[in-house]
Amino acid sequence: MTVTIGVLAVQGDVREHVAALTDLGVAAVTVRRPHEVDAVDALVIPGGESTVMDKLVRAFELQEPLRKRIANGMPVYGSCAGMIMLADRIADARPDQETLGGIDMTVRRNAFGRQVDSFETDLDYVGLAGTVHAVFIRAPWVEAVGDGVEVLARVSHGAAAGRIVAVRQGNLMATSFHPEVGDDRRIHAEFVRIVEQCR
Ligand SMILES: NC(=O)CC[C@H](N)C(=O)O
Repeated sequence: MTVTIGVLAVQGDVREHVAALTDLGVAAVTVRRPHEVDAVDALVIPGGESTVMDKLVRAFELQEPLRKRIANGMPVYGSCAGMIMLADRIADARPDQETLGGIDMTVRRNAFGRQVDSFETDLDYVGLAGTVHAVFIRAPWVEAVGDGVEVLARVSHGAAAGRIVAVRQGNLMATSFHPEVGDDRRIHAEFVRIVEQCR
């Protein structure tokens, strides 16, 4: 049986992730209502704006069901704002900003600064041969991780060299960058592998 992966569809670049998953032969569906949370094997949280996404997640009564499934081991991949949603801590959160949590890490929003709001760079990524061309759009970086978190990628050069931009903890995976942009599907494939392993 193929896996069904949901894409959280309250805000952000939902369509691109559905397309990336579909390219990999996965059944991809949007998740917008509480009952839809239970209908998927795994979830992708797209990029967008984490403060808005958090508000909508709470307004649509998705926070509790999502936290429950994360606690029960559902695989989740978060990109950019989705990474922020999976962080246990935000360094510079808005006063009322909450996350779903799950990954023992502290993220800093818009960390790369104004001059380089958006940039692209090639990264080494644990488990993948060659480099990954990574697109960053007002991206967070991971400022600190707990012992259970595996670092999958860091920026390799420039002012932000050494900054953590991809992590995994158990069934949760997060990247600061946007692999749904472009046609390299290896990052989504890595997530699908996690999903298949845990079935
Ligand atoms: N591309 C993105 O997802 C940007 C994230 C956004 N800066 C935030 O704080 O949520």
